[in-house]
Amino acid sequence: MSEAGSSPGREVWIEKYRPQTLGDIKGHEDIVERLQSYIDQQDLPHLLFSGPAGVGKTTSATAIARAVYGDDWRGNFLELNASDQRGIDVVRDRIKNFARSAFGGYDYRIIFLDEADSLTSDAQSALRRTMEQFSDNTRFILSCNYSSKIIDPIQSRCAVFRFGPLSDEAIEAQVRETAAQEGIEVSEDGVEALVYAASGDMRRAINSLQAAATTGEVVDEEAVYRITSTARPEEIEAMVSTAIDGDFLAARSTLDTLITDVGMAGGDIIDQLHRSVWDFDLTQREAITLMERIGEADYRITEGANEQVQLEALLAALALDDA
Ligand SMILES: Nc1ncnc2c1ncn2[C@@H]1O[C@H](COP(=O)(O)OP(=O)(O)OP(=O)(O)O)[C@@H](O)[C@H]1O
Repeated sequence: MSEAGSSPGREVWIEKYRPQTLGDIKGHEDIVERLQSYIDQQDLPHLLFSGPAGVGKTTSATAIARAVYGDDWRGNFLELNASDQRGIDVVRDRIKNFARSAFGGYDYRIIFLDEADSLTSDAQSALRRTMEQFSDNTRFILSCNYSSKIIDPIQSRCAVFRFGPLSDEAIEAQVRETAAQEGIEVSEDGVEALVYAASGDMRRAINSLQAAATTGEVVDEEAVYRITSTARPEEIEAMVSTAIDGDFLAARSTLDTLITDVGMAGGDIIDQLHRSVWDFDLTQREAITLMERIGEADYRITEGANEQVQLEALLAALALDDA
């Protein structure tokens, strides 16, 4: 076991190492700077954070609350999930109760509403009215994956921040920092694999590091690819090149291995293919054909088509194109 093994506690590292201040957040420099200036000027508007999972939206909201309220932040910050199965009315009741309750000397309290894009337009209209009703003493921070799913009247009342996937450098920095704090040894190829498998998602990077570290051995690329069920970029490239060379059966057999042995989901293979197209050693024409096929398969899989059939069809089309 690692040094951390002496007091493992089973604490989840994404919580243990969640940045507490805006300054500790990796990447998103321009966003952090703008948020910090709201705090410095003591002028926080309603905020809308949009972006993929695990990139720091919730973390930024809690860091703001810590900056505004110091040690009192928990009492002045309410975190709710809009997709609460008990319905939007329960969410609204909790907002109302919180917004009406006593303050302890602060001008406003902060309500963080996660997954705001899971609300129907009607529910969002109701939320907008609630926001207006309490805008004197409440600031809302809404978080969503797609800002386009948020109705205009809400968007126009918020300062909108788009959190993109984190850069490889940001992920790498956090992985190295966390490993050092836990006394975990990670090889260089292990760091590279963690960054690759995370694909911009810091939560995934840190969870993978923690999972790989439980073996007690050096975290290397082997361990990372196994634990994250990620194919090595070379395996994906080999599958594509054999298809383009016209050897459909060999390409299909690699695909089988990825699905059965590596345990990958079809959607993840599409994702990896998409990320790697321009890294492969392909002519421009081949890369474009591959992009087209990926687009088609992605669409069909999203619409509910069988993943393996779609991926095999993609490889078959590549093999035929070359024939
Ligand atoms: N930019 C970042 N810098 C450092 N750590 C980060 C960053 N973003 C995320 N993390 C780590 O990942 C964990 C999850 O991040 P967070 O809860 O902020 O994600 P999110 O963007 O709100 O995702 P979701 O939409 O799934 O709620 C954090 O607890 C933290 O450990």
